[in-house]
Amino acid sequence: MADIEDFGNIEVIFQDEEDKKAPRCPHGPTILFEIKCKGEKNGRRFYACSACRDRKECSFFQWEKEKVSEARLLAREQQNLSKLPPFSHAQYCARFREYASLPLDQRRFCVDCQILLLPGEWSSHSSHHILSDITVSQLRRPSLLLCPLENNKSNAQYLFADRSCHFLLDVLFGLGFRKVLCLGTPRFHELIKMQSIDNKSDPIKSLLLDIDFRYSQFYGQDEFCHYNMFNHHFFNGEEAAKDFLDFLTEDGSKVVMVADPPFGGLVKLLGHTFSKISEIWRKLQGTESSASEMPMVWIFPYFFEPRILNCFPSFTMLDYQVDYDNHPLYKHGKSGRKQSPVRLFTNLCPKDIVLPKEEGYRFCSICERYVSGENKHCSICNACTSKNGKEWKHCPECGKCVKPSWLHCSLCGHCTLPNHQCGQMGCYNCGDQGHKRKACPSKGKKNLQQQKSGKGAKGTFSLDTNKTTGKNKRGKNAHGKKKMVR
Ligand SMILES: C[S@@+](CC[C@H](N)C(=O)[O-])C[C@H]1O[C@@H](n2cnc3c(N)ncnc32)[C@H](O)[C@@H]1O
Ligand SMILES: [Zn+2]
Ligand SMILES: [Zn+2]
Ligand SMILES: [Zn+2]
Ligand SMILES: [Zn+2]
Ligand SMILES: [Zn+2]
Ligand SMILES: [Zn+2]
Repeated sequence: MADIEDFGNIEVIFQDEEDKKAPRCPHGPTILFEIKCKGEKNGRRFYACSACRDRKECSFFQWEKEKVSEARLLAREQQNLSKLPPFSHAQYCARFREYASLPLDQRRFCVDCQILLLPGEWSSHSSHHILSDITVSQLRRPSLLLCPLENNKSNAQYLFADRSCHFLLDVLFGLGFRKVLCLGTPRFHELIKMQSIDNKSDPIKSLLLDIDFRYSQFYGQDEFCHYNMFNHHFFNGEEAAKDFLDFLTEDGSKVVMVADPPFGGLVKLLGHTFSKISEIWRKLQGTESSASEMPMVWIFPYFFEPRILNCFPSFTMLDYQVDYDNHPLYKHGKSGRKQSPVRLFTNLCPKDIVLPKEEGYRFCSICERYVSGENKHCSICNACTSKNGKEWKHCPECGKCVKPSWLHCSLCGHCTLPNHQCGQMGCYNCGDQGHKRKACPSKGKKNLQQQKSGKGAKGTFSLDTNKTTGKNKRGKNAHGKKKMVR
């Protein structure tokens, strides 16, 4: 049975075995989407890229039943090949060995091309910006050498601040994990590897899975796989998939998965991948193990809580605020830390994850978890209810705790911002005040017309369909926050 997620206008269709037969874009098998049109029982289905939310980055589009000519298939194949990294991972490893054996004054890095240069290549980069005398410690910290791909909407490479990176490592080490599967966490992977050099007697192993192939230059095939987390695709095929399985099985030590995906990515696709990994892990445990889910930490903004819990009911959202170095909104500033909306979602036992007292977190013995200092326990809800770290207040009419700045509006029938246009919020989709988006008669129609006119899938509509980040007419997301993309 197909599993369908409703994103408003567009839904994702999972078909499992059939998914393997989906046409491929440069980012691996594409995803089947369905667009619904009013009055039609069945929507129209099409394939589009799993990884790129911006059609400019990957313009793949094909109707489900569309006949594709041999010539177009060939052109597509060539296009996919042309997007492959310039070297294979094995070649990158051989280059690295040669590079590391060079004397310091011959170790150069091309900033423009983001590549470690061998002496024979210097002349072709002579007009480029070059860094020289690359030290061993620089080679151990590729996340500092490479420039983060933060402007690229699909990569959204925001790197952990040291504070958050060390906190995470200390917690997981303390809980006895000696293997970490790092999904989209290059800086965390790097920290684990560095600490293992310092702590040879009790090291932690780490395998990084990330779409940023530049990391192949620095890590062996047992340390890094070029990977797409939206469709669980290994770019290096069977060989890399085997390295991943070997990592999960080797030496029998406790493994945890830590994922920090770009948060414009579709939650349902990520949940599907993480479940798949967990299932692979479970099967590898053998029959003796009663554990049913792999230990996981999914790092994502708090306002995705309902959808993450929908994918993983066993997860808890922790109050810990994750900071990033290169994100202007979420890092420690001169004037103190701006509150980061990014949290840890995990199936680890919340009471075991001790949040730092010096940052104001405290233990709530009723909820049996650490919470932020201002998150007060509400005796009516019987929980520490704040999501954003500020003190929330209980509204008897709504029967739940709400943000302190909200007021109960009897006309709207719930708590909301005091300066909202009462009763005039109308429909997200068309602005009409007579109905809400769910009942919108033009839901889906606009997009389909755009596609028919040839603008649709290639340019106009976006698969940036996480409702909470989707911009509405007021330039705000569904939570009244300014849209945040990372
Ligand atoms: C928000 S950053 C997280 C980095 C992490 N905070 C760290 O410091 O290690 C997102 C990461 O996911 C990677 N990424 C983006 N899209 C991906 C995809 N489709 N598959 C796998 N990794 C992806 C990016 O290259 C980036 O490293
Ligand atoms: Zn693609
Ligand atoms: Zn260059
Ligand atoms: Zn509590
Ligand atoms: Zn309450
Ligand atoms: Zn209320
Ligand atoms: Zn109102």
